[in-house]
Amino acid sequence: MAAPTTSVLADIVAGARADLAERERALPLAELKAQLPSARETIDPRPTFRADGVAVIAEVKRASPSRGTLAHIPDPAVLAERYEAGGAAAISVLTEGRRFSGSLADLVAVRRSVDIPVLRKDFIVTAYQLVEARLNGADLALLIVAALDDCELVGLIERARSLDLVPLVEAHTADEVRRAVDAGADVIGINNRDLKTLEVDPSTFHRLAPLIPDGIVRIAESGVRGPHDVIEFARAGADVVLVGEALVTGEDPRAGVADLVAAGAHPALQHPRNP
Ligand SMILES: O=C(O)c1ccccc1NCC(=O)[C@H](O)[C@H](O)COP(=O)(O)O
Repeated sequence: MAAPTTSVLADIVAGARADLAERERALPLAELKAQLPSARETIDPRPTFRADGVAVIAEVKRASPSRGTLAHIPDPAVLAERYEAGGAAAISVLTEGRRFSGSLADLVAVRRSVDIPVLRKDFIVTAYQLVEARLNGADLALLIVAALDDCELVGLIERARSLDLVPLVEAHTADEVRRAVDAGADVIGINNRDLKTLEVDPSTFHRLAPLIPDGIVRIAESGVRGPHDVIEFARAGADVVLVGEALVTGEDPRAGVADLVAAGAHPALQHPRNP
């Protein structure tokens, strides 16, 4: 049984499950799996995430429950190319349709346009969605601890890896960080946004990052508005920042990413793990 969820997250997960049921009716899991390629074709983002400096994951985000419509993105491939030109380490693509106006078609378009890893950012609660992620070009898949019980979390981490996907396991509380670590995650995102209330509090990352053992990639998600935030998250131990709204609403996505990458690469920023 799934862990109890409330409010916004519960609504989004319920919507995702309804859409999923429709897709599964049209194409059952066994038939979807039959389309999987035999050879490994994904790109492992972890070496880049662990390299010096703070890596930037730039997000294709059209809309959100907290902000409504954010940006008109006629061609996500063009946006992703600009992010890559600015130095992004990976692209996050929101594929949820009801609240974020995303789609698997966006994922496919982005995959075709860039050579860097691509994250399927969605509300993944079944293996079916992981197979879809793999088939549509993702290298990473988001797993939100608050939407899963321990058994589901461990099972989906294992299933993701068996599909050559890197699971990005997202937490928002100390208990969720502990559950992510116990489940064997090696890439953990701390979302500064509470998915039950939608409030963003950057101190969340500062508070929870020390609970993530060394060797696990630490990603600060949500609430990065500019270079200053990258520096603050780097000082708190971030290897990576994941940025959506500030980039899609900014004037120039390439320059926006480049400014964040430059802030994260500043020589004065010594990583607390490698002083
Ligand atoms: O963005 C939302 O309003 C939201 C609401 C409910 C669940 C998830 C939500 N966003 C997904 C994300 O985590 C962000 O898109 C991502 O971290 C980037 O955040 P930001 O840079 O603040 O746009």
